[in-house]
Amino acid sequence: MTKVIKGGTIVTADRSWKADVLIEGETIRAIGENLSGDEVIDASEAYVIPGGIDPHTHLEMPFMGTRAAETFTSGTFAAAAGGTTMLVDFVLPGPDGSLLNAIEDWNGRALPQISVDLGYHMAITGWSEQIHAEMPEVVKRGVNTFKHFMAYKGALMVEDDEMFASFQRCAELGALPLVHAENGDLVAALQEKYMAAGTTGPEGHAYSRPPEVEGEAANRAIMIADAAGVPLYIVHVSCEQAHEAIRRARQKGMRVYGEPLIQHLVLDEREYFHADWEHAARRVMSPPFRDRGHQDSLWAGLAAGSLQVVATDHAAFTTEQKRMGLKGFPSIPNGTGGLEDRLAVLWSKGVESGRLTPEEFVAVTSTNIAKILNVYPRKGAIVEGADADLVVWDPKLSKTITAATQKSIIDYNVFEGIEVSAQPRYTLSRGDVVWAHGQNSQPQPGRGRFIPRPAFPSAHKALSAWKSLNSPRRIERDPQNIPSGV
Ligand SMILES: NC(=O)NCCC(=O)O
Ligand SMILES: [Zn+2]
Repeated sequence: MTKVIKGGTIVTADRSWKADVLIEGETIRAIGENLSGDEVIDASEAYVIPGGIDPHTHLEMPFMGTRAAETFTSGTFAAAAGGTTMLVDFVLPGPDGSLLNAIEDWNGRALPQISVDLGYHMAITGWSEQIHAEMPEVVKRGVNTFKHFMAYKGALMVEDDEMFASFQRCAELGALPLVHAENGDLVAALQEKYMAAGTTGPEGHAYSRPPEVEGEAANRAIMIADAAGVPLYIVHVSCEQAHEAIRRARQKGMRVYGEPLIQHLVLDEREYFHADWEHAARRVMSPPFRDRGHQDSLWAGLAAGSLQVVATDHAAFTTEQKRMGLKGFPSIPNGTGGLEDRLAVLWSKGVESGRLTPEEFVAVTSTNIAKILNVYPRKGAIVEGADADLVVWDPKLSKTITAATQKSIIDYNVFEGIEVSAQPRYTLSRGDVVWAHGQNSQPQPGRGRFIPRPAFPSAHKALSAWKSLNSPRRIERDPQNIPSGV
């Protein structure tokens, strides 16, 4: 059984051209003119792009005394509706501290539910012999990324020595450390200060997490990664201070990557000062939304290449769950949604406005992260032999974003009312149509697959070679040149 996507303009990270795409089973078989197949998918007056990869989701995450309400079923269907064909979810170890048991837990819940493909990042929330011993097996199972929370003191936060130990282990294993860069000690102190002063509403969330706490942590993580000799990926970069640290590191040849979120690119801190408590609380996430100057910095970073990926950090809690923080902002579950809207909002606010080219749009929504996570060109590419994860992207299919019609099961949408000019006409995951606009598509639980990612991406290999050439050497001294008497 073959399918041919006909009449579209293919857009990849490096060029755009008119061609058809022939799919056989799950794979792209040919790219060229006048191709034919058993079934035709119409791409006339549309673009054909690689399926989006969202490398930052927290579906069903247990967090802050509750569990994120977006399920793997609803989340992956929302992803398909928005043109995302792979997501990478964060696995959190449970009370027994075992990384391997945590993977089993995630497999048991996620795999029967997913409509599109899935990868995992593993969270390192402390340091022990057991974690050290289990990390190689985690990597063997296709999880080549380890996330470190520098915030959430008393819960997920790791100390510098723990982070250094884990980064060194990542260097040995060919894995990539990720960090949530916010100084958790400062956040805790500022939360206490604002609560004591009577600032208990969601605006206190923004006050207690200023850009300085993010900039400090980003700089610290970069230096720790450099000392450990490992590349570093900084999730949800929201401000100029963190971006500046990344730019500076990259300028020095360090392998550091930065990921802004679509929310930080388009929503600003005024959301936290909204008169309606629920409106403001629904937008509480960490880091918080920033002002226009920070947004401009993030957009510039995407165009300049100092920031490489746009993600969502989809951690969606219902309004009812947000009400856990009515008495004080520190108890509002942190997280927002975006999985369904990432591509459409980025296209409308980025490409339509001239901030990004269509090719840059593809780079930051799929290709760059596929390379960073070592799953390219199976994912993030339109080449023969790649998985047929493809989106027929219709630049004339406009809509107004609203919770009333979304596939996400959350009762609101932080992008409510935003007009988008483009959407998927079709989304294909490994050759299957998982979303067809206006055709009553349904979730297909269990058809998605776990995608293992091998260790030692090429940037890691290069850095290892460089570090071993320049590593400290022991100096053999003539005993006569060593003073005696100590
Ligand atoms: N970002 C956020 O507020 N919630 C999800 C957990 C995290 O990534 O920090
Ligand atoms: Zn985070």
